[in-house]
Amino acid sequence: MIESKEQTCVVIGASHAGVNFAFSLRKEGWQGKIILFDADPHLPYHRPPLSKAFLTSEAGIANYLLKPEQSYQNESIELQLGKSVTSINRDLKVISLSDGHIQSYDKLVFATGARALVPNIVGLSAGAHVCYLRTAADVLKIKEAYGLSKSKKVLIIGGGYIGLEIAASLKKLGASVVILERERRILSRVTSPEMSAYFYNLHTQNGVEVYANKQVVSVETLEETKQVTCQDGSEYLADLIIVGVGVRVNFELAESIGLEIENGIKVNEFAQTSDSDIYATGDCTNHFNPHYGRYVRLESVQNAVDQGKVAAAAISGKWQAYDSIPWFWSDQYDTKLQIVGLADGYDDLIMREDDNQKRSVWYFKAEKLLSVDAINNAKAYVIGTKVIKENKHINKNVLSDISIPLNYDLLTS
Ligand SMILES: NC(=O)c1ccc[n+]([C@@H]2O[C@H](COP(=O)([O-])OP(=O)(O)OC[C@H]3O[C@@H](n4cnc5c(N)ncnc54)[C@H](O)[C@@H]3O)[C@@H](O)[C@H]2O)c1
Repeated sequence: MIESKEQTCVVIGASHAGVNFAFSLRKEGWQGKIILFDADPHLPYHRPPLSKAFLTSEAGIANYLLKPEQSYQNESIELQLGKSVTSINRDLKVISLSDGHIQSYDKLVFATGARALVPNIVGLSAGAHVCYLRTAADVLKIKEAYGLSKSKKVLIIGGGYIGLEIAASLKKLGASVVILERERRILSRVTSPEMSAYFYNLHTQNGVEVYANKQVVSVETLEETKQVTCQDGSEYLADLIIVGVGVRVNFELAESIGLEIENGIKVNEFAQTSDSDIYATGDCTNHFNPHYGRYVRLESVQNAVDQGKVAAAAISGKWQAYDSIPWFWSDQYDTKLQIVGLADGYDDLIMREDDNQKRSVWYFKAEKLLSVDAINNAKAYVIGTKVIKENKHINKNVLSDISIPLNYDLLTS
Protein backbone atom coordinates (compact mmCIF):
# COMPACT_ATOMS: atom_id res chain seq x y z
CA MET A 1 0.00 0.00 0.00
CA ILE A 2 1.75 3.17 -1.20
CA GLU A 3 0.27 6.41 0.06
CA SER A 4 -0.61 9.29 -2.22
CA LYS A 5 1.36 12.51 -2.65
CA GLU A 6 -1.08 14.36 -0.41
CA GLN A 7 -0.21 12.28 2.64
CA THR A 8 2.19 13.59 5.29
CA CYS A 9 4.36 11.58 7.64
CA VAL A 10 5.64 13.62 10.59
CA VAL A 11 8.61 12.35 12.58
CA ILE A 12 9.39 13.74 16.02
CA GLY A 13 13.12 13.36 16.60
CA ALA A 14 15.89 13.53 14.01
CA SER A 15 18.61 11.35 15.45
CA HIS A 16 19.57 7.78 14.46
CA ALA A 17 16.01 6.46 14.77
CA GLY A 18 14.13 9.30 13.08
CA VAL A 19 16.57 9.84 10.23
CA ASN A 20 16.95 6.16 9.38
CA PHE A 21 13.20 5.77 9.52
CA ALA A 22 12.68 8.71 7.13
CA PHE A 23 15.12 7.39 4.51
CA SER A 24 13.67 3.88 4.83
CA LEU A 25 10.15 5.20 4.32
CA ARG A 26 11.19 6.94 1.12
CA LYS A 27 12.92 3.76 -0.02
CA GLU A 28 9.70 1.84 0.61
CA GLY A 29 7.98 4.09 -1.91
CA TRP A 30 6.15 6.63 0.26
CA GLN A 31 5.28 9.45 -2.11
CA GLY A 32 3.91 12.00 0.32
CA LYS A 33 5.70 14.49 2.50
CA ILE A 34 8.16 13.42 5.18
CA ILE A 35 8.91 16.07 7.80
CA LEU A 36 11.44 15.59 10.61
CA PHE A 37 11.28 17.85 13.67
CA ASP A 38 14.03 18.11 16.27
CA ALA A 39 14.80 20.58 19.04
CA ASP A 40 18.52 20.12 18.33
CA PRO A 41 19.56 22.79 15.81
CA HIS A 42 22.47 20.80 14.33
CA LEU A 43 22.14 18.70 11.20
CA PRO A 44 21.57 15.13 12.47
CA TYR A 45 24.82 13.57 13.62
CA HIS A 46 26.23 10.26 14.82
CA ARG A 47 26.09 9.97 18.61
CA PRO A 48 28.75 7.29 19.31
CA PRO A 49 31.67 9.65 18.41
CA LEU A 50 30.41 12.25 20.89
CA SER A 51 32.20 10.56 23.80
CA LYS A 52 35.17 9.56 21.64
CA ALA A 53 36.56 11.21 18.47
CA PHE A 54 34.40 14.32 18.62
CA LEU A 55 35.35 14.90 22.25
CA THR A 56 39.07 14.61 21.62
CA SER A 57 39.51 16.29 18.25
CA GLU A 58 39.22 19.79 16.87
CA ALA A 59 36.90 18.53 14.11
CA GLY A 60 33.46 20.12 14.02
CA ILE A 61 30.19 18.20 14.23
CA ALA A 62 29.89 18.57 10.44
CA ASN A 63 32.42 15.72 10.23
CA TYR A 64 30.02 13.35 11.96
CA LEU A 65 26.77 13.86 10.08
CA LEU A 66 24.38 10.92 9.72
CA LYS A 67 23.71 11.96 6.10
CA PRO A 68 25.10 14.76 3.95
CA GLU A 69 22.77 17.77 3.92
CA GLN A 70 22.14 17.33 0.19
CA SER A 71 20.76 13.83 0.65
CA TYR A 72 17.71 15.17 2.55
CA GLN A 73 16.95 17.40 -0.42
CA ASN A 74 17.56 14.54 -2.86
CA GLU A 75 15.00 12.40 -1.04
CA SER A 76 12.57 15.29 -0.40
CA ILE A 77 12.87 14.85 3.34
CA GLU A 78 12.13 18.11 5.09
CA LEU A 79 14.25 18.93 8.14
CA GLN A 80 12.76 21.28 10.71
CA LEU A 81 15.58 21.72 13.20
CA GLY A 82 15.66 23.76 16.39
CA LYS A 83 11.92 23.20 16.79
CA SER A 84 10.18 21.35 19.58
CA VAL A 85 6.82 19.68 19.28
CA THR A 86 4.83 20.92 22.26
CA SER A 87 1.46 19.19 21.85
CA ILE A 88 -0.48 16.80 19.65
CA ASN A 89 -4.17 16.57 18.85
CA ARG A 90 -4.97 13.01 17.84
CA ASP A 91 -8.54 13.77 16.78
CA LEU A 92 -7.52 16.55 14.42
CA LYS A 93 -4.20 14.82 13.57
CA VAL A 94 -2.11 17.93 14.11
CA ILE A 95 1.00 18.73 16.09
CA SER A 96 1.83 22.15 17.58
CA LEU A 97 5.35 23.55 17.65
CA SER A 98 7.29 25.76 20.04
CA ASP A 99 7.24 28.57 17.47
CA GLY A 100 3.43 28.55 17.38
CA HIS A 101 3.05 26.72 14.06
CA ILE A 102 0.87 23.68 13.62
CA GLN A 103 1.40 20.79 11.22
CA SER A 104 -1.07 18.15 10.17
CA TYR A 105 -0.12 14.50 9.77
CA ASP A 106 -1.50 11.28 8.37
CA LYS A 107 1.14 9.13 10.05
CA LEU A 108 3.10 10.22 13.11
CA VAL A 109 6.34 8.67 14.35
CA PHE A 110 7.91 9.12 17.76
CA ALA A 111 11.70 8.87 17.56
CA THR A 112 12.14 10.98 20.65
CA GLY A 113 14.95 8.97 22.26
CA ALA A 114 16.11 9.80 25.74
CA ARG A 115 17.76 12.62 27.65
CA ALA A 116 20.57 12.63 30.19
CA LEU A 117 19.31 11.95 33.67
CA VAL A 118 19.90 14.83 36.10
CA PRO A 119 20.59 13.38 39.56
CA ASN A 120 19.30 14.95 42.73
CA ILE A 121 22.59 16.12 44.25
CA VAL A 122 22.78 19.22 46.42
CA GLY A 123 24.72 22.03 44.70
CA LEU A 124 24.96 20.25 41.36
CA SER A 125 23.50 22.87 39.08
CA ALA A 126 24.64 22.69 35.47
CA GLY A 127 26.98 25.68 35.46
CA ALA A 128 30.06 26.06 33.27
CA HIS A 129 31.95 23.39 35.21
CA VAL A 130 29.19 20.80 35.43
CA CYS A 131 28.50 19.01 32.15
CA TYR A 132 26.49 16.12 30.74
CA LEU A 133 27.12 14.26 27.51
CA ARG A 134 24.18 13.47 25.28
CA THR A 135 24.22 16.07 22.50
CA ALA A 136 26.76 17.87 20.31
CA ALA A 137 26.09 21.03 22.35
CA ASP A 138 27.00 19.12 25.53
CA VAL A 139 30.36 18.12 24.03
CA LEU A 140 31.06 21.65 22.81
CA LYS A 141 30.43 22.82 26.37
CA ILE A 142 32.86 20.23 27.77
CA LYS A 143 35.48 21.26 25.21
CA GLU A 144 35.05 24.88 26.16
CA ALA A 145 35.22 24.17 29.89
CA TYR A 146 38.07 21.75 29.55
CA GLY A 147 40.20 23.02 26.70
CA LEU A 148 41.53 20.27 24.48
CA SER A 149 45.19 20.43 25.47
CA LYS A 150 45.10 21.34 29.14
CA SER A 151 45.70 18.78 31.85
CA LYS A 152 42.86 19.28 34.26
CA LYS A 153 41.29 17.34 37.08
CA VAL A 154 38.04 15.85 35.80
CA LEU A 155 35.58 14.04 38.03
CA ILE A 156 33.03 11.79 36.38
CA ILE A 157 29.89 10.83 38.29
CA GLY A 158 28.70 7.43 37.01
CA GLY A 159 30.67 4.41 35.85
CA GLY A 160 28.46 3.31 32.93
CA TYR A 161 29.57 3.25 29.29
CA ILE A 162 29.28 7.00 28.95
CA GLY A 163 31.46 7.66 32.01
CA LEU A 164 34.05 5.09 30.97
CA GLU A 165 34.27 6.27 27.36
CA ILE A 166 34.66 9.88 28.49
CA ALA A 167 37.35 8.82 30.97
CA ALA A 168 39.32 6.99 28.25
CA SER A 169 39.02 9.96 25.87
CA LEU A 170 40.03 12.63 28.37
CA LYS A 171 42.85 10.49 29.74
CA LYS A 172 44.30 10.38 26.23
CA LEU A 173 44.32 14.18 26.31
CA GLY A 174 46.32 14.19 29.53
CA ALA A 175 43.59 14.83 32.07
CA SER A 176 43.65 13.50 35.56
CA VAL A 177 40.40 11.54 35.84
CA VAL A 178 38.40 10.21 38.79
CA ILE A 179 35.24 8.10 38.36
CA LEU A 180 32.75 7.82 41.22
CA GLU A 181 30.25 4.99 40.85
CA ARG A 182 27.29 4.64 43.22
CA GLU A 183 26.94 0.84 42.96
CA ARG A 184 29.34 -1.86 44.15
CA ARG A 185 30.96 -2.06 40.72
CA ILE A 186 31.11 -0.07 37.50
CA LEU A 187 28.83 -1.18 34.63
CA SER A 188 26.65 -3.04 37.11
CA ARG A 189 23.44 -2.16 35.24
CA VAL A 190 24.64 -3.59 31.97
CA THR A 191 27.13 -6.40 32.47
CA SER A 192 28.61 -9.17 34.62
CA PRO A 193 31.06 -8.79 37.52
CA GLU A 194 33.73 -10.37 35.27
CA MET A 195 33.36 -7.61 32.67
CA SER A 196 33.21 -4.93 35.34
CA ALA A 197 36.51 -6.24 36.71
CA TYR A 198 38.06 -6.20 33.23
CA PHE A 199 37.08 -2.55 32.68
CA TYR A 200 38.07 -1.57 36.20
CA ASN A 201 41.57 -2.95 35.54
CA LEU A 202 41.74 -1.37 32.09
CA HIS A 203 41.00 2.07 33.49
CA THR A 204 43.18 1.86 36.56
CA GLN A 205 46.08 0.58 34.42
CA ASN A 206 45.60 3.65 32.27
CA GLY A 207 45.81 5.91 35.30
CA VAL A 208 42.13 6.60 35.97
CA GLU A 209 41.09 6.50 39.62
CA VAL A 210 37.91 4.43 39.86
CA TYR A 211 35.92 4.27 43.09
CA ALA A 212 32.78 2.19 43.64
CA ASN A 213 30.21 2.53 46.45
CA LYS A 214 30.44 6.29 46.09
CA GLN A 215 27.09 8.00 46.32
CA VAL A 216 27.69 11.68 45.66
CA VAL A 217 25.56 13.76 48.03
CA SER A 218 26.75 17.32 47.47
CA VAL A 219 28.86 19.60 45.33
CA GLU A 220 30.30 22.85 46.60
CA THR A 221 31.99 25.55 44.58
CA LEU A 222 35.27 26.78 46.05
CA GLU A 223 36.46 29.63 43.80
CA GLU A 224 37.58 27.85 40.59
CA THR A 225 37.31 24.36 42.04
CA LYS A 226 34.41 22.04 42.82
CA GLN A 227 34.39 19.95 45.96
CA VAL A 228 32.41 16.75 45.70
CA THR A 229 31.29 15.00 48.88
CA CYS A 230 30.08 11.40 49.06
CA GLN A 231 27.75 9.74 51.55
CA ASP A 232 30.70 8.00 53.27
CA GLY A 233 32.25 11.41 53.95
CA SER A 234 35.00 11.16 51.33
CA GLU A 235 35.76 14.34 49.38
CA TYR A 236 37.20 14.97 45.93
CA LEU A 237 38.30 18.18 44.23
CA ALA A 238 37.75 18.75 40.52
CA ASP A 239 38.10 21.47 37.87
CA LEU A 240 35.30 19.93 35.86
CA ILE A 241 32.47 17.53 36.73
CA ILE A 242 30.88 15.37 34.05
CA VAL A 243 27.69 13.56 34.96
CA GLY A 244 26.85 10.24 33.26
CA VAL A 245 24.26 8.57 35.45
CA GLY A 246 21.91 7.18 32.84
CA VAL A 247 19.01 8.44 30.77
CA ARG A 248 15.29 9.17 30.96
CA VAL A 249 13.10 8.25 28.02
CA ASN A 250 11.34 11.14 26.30
CA PHE A 251 7.86 9.66 26.57
CA GLU A 252 5.91 12.58 28.08
CA LEU A 253 4.46 13.81 24.78
CA ALA A 254 3.28 10.29 23.91
CA GLU A 255 1.82 9.92 27.39
CA SER A 256 -0.01 13.25 27.09
CA ILE A 257 -2.05 11.88 24.19
CA GLY A 258 -2.91 8.66 25.95
CA LEU A 259 -0.55 6.23 24.21
CA GLU A 260 0.35 3.16 26.21
CA ILE A 261 3.48 3.84 28.26
CA GLU A 262 5.37 1.14 30.12
CA ASN A 263 9.13 1.57 30.47
CA GLY A 264 8.98 3.74 27.34
CA ILE A 265 6.42 3.91 24.54
CA LYS A 266 4.93 0.47 24.13
CA VAL A 267 4.84 -0.74 20.53
CA ASN A 268 3.93 -3.98 18.82
CA GLU A 269 6.24 -6.02 16.59
CA PHE A 270 5.61 -3.54 13.75
CA ALA A 271 6.68 -0.52 15.84
CA GLN A 272 3.06 0.58 16.03
CA THR A 273 1.71 2.22 19.19
CA SER A 274 -1.76 1.80 20.65
CA ASP A 275 -2.91 4.31 17.94
CA SER A 276 -2.66 2.58 14.55
CA ASP A 277 -1.54 5.81 12.81
CA ILE A 278 1.20 6.48 15.33
CA TYR A 279 4.48 4.57 15.38
CA ALA A 280 7.55 4.77 17.60
CA THR A 281 11.11 3.67 17.03
CA GLY A 282 14.50 3.59 18.77
CA ASP A 283 15.54 4.24 22.37
CA CYS A 284 12.06 5.49 23.36
CA THR A 285 10.28 2.19 22.64
CA ASN A 286 9.49 -0.82 24.73
CA HIS A 287 9.07 -3.67 22.26
CA PHE A 288 8.82 -7.45 22.19
CA ASN A 289 11.96 -9.35 21.29
CA PRO A 290 11.10 -12.86 20.05
CA HIS A 291 14.65 -14.22 20.66
CA TYR A 292 14.35 -13.46 24.37
CA GLY A 293 10.58 -13.86 24.71
CA ARG A 294 10.06 -10.57 26.53
CA TYR A 295 9.65 -6.83 26.14
CA VAL A 296 12.87 -4.83 26.04
CA ARG A 297 13.86 -1.20 25.81
CA LEU A 298 17.21 -0.85 24.08
CA GLU A 299 19.56 2.10 24.08
CA SER A 300 21.50 1.35 20.92
CA VAL A 301 22.21 2.46 17.37
CA GLN A 302 21.34 -1.01 16.06
CA ASN A 303 17.84 -0.82 17.49
CA ALA A 304 17.33 2.72 16.21
CA VAL A 305 18.26 1.70 12.66
CA ASP A 306 16.53 -1.69 12.49
CA GLN A 307 13.28 -0.70 14.17
CA GLY A 308 13.01 2.32 11.88
CA LYS A 309 13.09 -0.02 8.88
CA VAL A 310 10.30 -2.12 10.37
CA ALA A 311 8.14 0.96 11.01
CA ALA A 312 8.74 2.25 7.47
CA ALA A 313 7.81 -1.12 5.99
CA ALA A 314 4.65 -1.34 8.11
CA ILE A 315 3.48 2.14 7.10
CA SER A 316 3.99 1.00 3.51
CA GLY A 317 1.82 -2.06 4.08
CA LYS A 318 4.63 -4.61 4.51
CA TRP A 319 4.10 -6.16 7.91
CA GLN A 320 7.52 -7.57 8.76
CA ALA A 321 7.85 -8.31 12.46
CA TYR A 322 10.90 -6.86 14.21
CA ASP A 323 13.18 -9.71 15.27
CA SER A 324 16.74 -8.33 15.27
CA ILE A 325 19.29 -9.60 17.72
CA PRO A 326 20.59 -6.62 19.69
CA TRP A 327 24.24 -5.64 19.38
CA PHE A 328 26.36 -2.89 20.90
CA TRP A 329 29.97 -1.78 20.93
CA SER A 330 32.29 0.40 22.93
CA ASP A 331 35.83 1.65 22.25
CA GLN A 332 38.03 2.52 25.21
CA TYR A 333 41.81 3.03 24.84
CA ASP A 334 42.91 0.18 22.52
CA THR A 335 40.08 -2.08 23.64
CA LYS A 336 37.21 -2.80 21.31
CA LEU A 337 34.21 -4.36 23.02
CA GLN A 338 31.51 -5.92 20.87
CA ILE A 339 28.38 -7.30 22.49
CA VAL A 340 25.75 -9.45 20.85
CA GLY A 341 22.53 -10.41 22.58
CA LEU A 342 21.17 -9.64 26.04
CA ALA A 343 22.78 -11.32 29.04
CA ASP A 344 20.11 -10.44 31.64
CA GLY A 345 19.01 -13.46 33.62
CA TYR A 346 21.99 -15.66 32.71
CA ASP A 347 22.65 -18.65 34.96
CA ASP A 348 26.09 -19.61 33.68
CA LEU A 349 28.99 -17.94 31.96
CA ILE A 350 32.22 -19.03 30.36
CA MET A 351 35.11 -16.62 30.16
CA ARG A 352 37.62 -17.41 27.45
CA GLU A 353 41.02 -15.82 27.31
CA ASP A 354 42.48 -16.59 23.89
CA ASP A 355 45.41 -14.37 24.75
CA ASN A 356 46.01 -11.38 26.96
CA GLN A 357 44.33 -9.04 24.48
CA LYS A 358 41.58 -11.29 23.12
CA ARG A 359 38.85 -12.36 25.48
CA SER A 360 35.20 -13.29 25.37
CA VAL A 361 32.48 -13.92 27.89
CA TRP A 362 29.66 -16.30 26.89
CA TYR A 363 26.39 -16.09 28.82
CA PHE A 364 23.91 -18.98 29.05
CA LYS A 365 20.48 -19.62 30.46
CA ALA A 366 19.31 -23.23 30.69
CA GLU A 367 22.14 -24.12 28.28
CA LYS A 368 20.94 -21.63 25.66
CA LEU A 369 23.44 -18.99 24.57
CA LEU A 370 22.04 -15.55 25.44
CA SER A 371 24.88 -13.18 24.73
CA VAL A 372 28.61 -12.78 24.06
CA ASP A 373 30.90 -9.97 25.16
CA ALA A 374 33.89 -10.00 22.82
CA ILE A 375 36.97 -8.01 23.74
CA ASN A 376 39.25 -7.39 20.76
CA ASN A 377 37.81 -10.59 19.40
CA ALA A 378 35.74 -10.16 16.26
CA LYS A 379 35.66 -13.92 15.73
CA ALA A 380 33.88 -14.53 19.05
CA TYR A 381 31.36 -11.82 18.17
CA VAL A 382 30.64 -13.27 14.72
CA ILE A 383 30.32 -16.85 15.98
CA GLY A 384 28.17 -15.74 18.93
CA THR A 385 25.85 -13.86 16.59
CA LYS A 386 25.42 -16.90 14.34
CA VAL A 387 24.79 -19.26 17.25
CA ILE A 388 22.15 -16.96 18.81
CA LYS A 389 20.46 -16.35 15.45
CA GLU A 390 20.30 -20.05 14.66
CA ASN A 391 19.48 -20.97 18.26
CA LYS A 392 22.24 -23.63 18.24
CA HIS A 393 23.52 -25.54 21.20
CA ILE A 394 27.14 -24.91 22.21
CA ASN A 395 29.53 -27.57 23.49
CA LYS A 396 30.74 -25.86 26.65
CA ASN A 397 33.73 -28.21 27.03
CA VAL A 398 35.00 -27.13 23.62
CA LEU A 399 34.34 -23.48 24.41
CA SER A 400 36.23 -23.67 27.71
CA ASP A 401 39.29 -25.35 26.18
CA ILE A 402 41.51 -22.60 24.83
CA SER A 403 43.75 -25.15 23.12
CA ILE A 404 40.82 -25.61 20.70
CA PRO A 405 40.52 -22.58 18.41
CA LEU A 406 37.22 -20.73 18.32
CA ASN A 407 35.33 -22.29 15.46
CA TYR A 408 31.60 -22.41 14.77
CA ASP A 409 31.55 -26.04 13.57
CA LEU A 410 33.63 -27.30 16.49
CA LEU A 411 31.52 -25.39 18.99
CA THR A 412 28.16 -26.51 17.66
CA SER A 413 28.89 -30.09 16.63
N1 LIG B 1 29.06 2.14 23.67
C1 LIG B 1 27.79 2.24 24.02
O1 LIG B 1 26.94 1.39 23.76
C2 LIG B 1 27.40 3.47 24.76
C3 LIG B 1 28.34 4.44 25.04
C4 LIG B 1 27.94 5.56 25.72
C5 LIG B 1 26.62 5.69 26.09
N2 LIG B 1 25.73 4.73 25.78
C6 LIG B 1 24.34 4.86 26.17
O2 LIG B 1 24.13 6.16 26.66
C7 LIG B 1 23.22 6.12 27.73
C8 LIG B 1 23.78 6.76 28.97
O3 LIG B 1 24.89 6.01 29.42
P1 LIG B 1 25.25 6.02 30.94
O4 LIG B 1 26.58 5.37 31.08
O5 LIG B 1 25.03 7.39 31.48
O6 LIG B 1 24.07 5.14 31.58
P2 LIG B 1 24.06 3.83 32.50
O7 LIG B 1 22.73 3.81 33.15
O8 LIG B 1 24.45 2.65 31.72
O9 LIG B 1 25.19 4.06 33.60
C9 LIG B 1 25.07 5.03 34.60
C10 LIG B 1 25.93 4.64 35.79
O10 LIG B 1 25.85 5.69 36.74
C11 LIG B 1 25.70 5.13 38.03
N3 LIG B 1 25.03 6.13 38.86
C12 LIG B 1 23.72 6.47 38.83
N4 LIG B 1 23.50 7.47 39.72
C13 LIG B 1 24.68 7.75 40.31
C14 LIG B 1 25.11 8.67 41.31
N5 LIG B 1 24.24 9.52 41.86
N6 LIG B 1 26.42 8.70 41.67
C15 LIG B 1 27.30 7.84 41.08
N7 LIG B 1 26.95 6.94 40.13
C16 LIG B 1 25.67 6.90 39.76
C17 LIG B 1 24.87 3.88 37.81
O11 LIG B 1 25.01 2.98 38.85
C18 LIG B 1 25.45 3.39 36.48
O12 LIG B 1 26.54 2.52 36.69
C19 LIG B 1 22.85 4.69 27.92
O13 LIG B 1 21.72 4.52 27.12
C20 LIG B 1 24.01 3.96 27.33
O14 LIG B 1 23.64 2.67 26.90
C21 LIG B 1 26.09 3.61 25.13
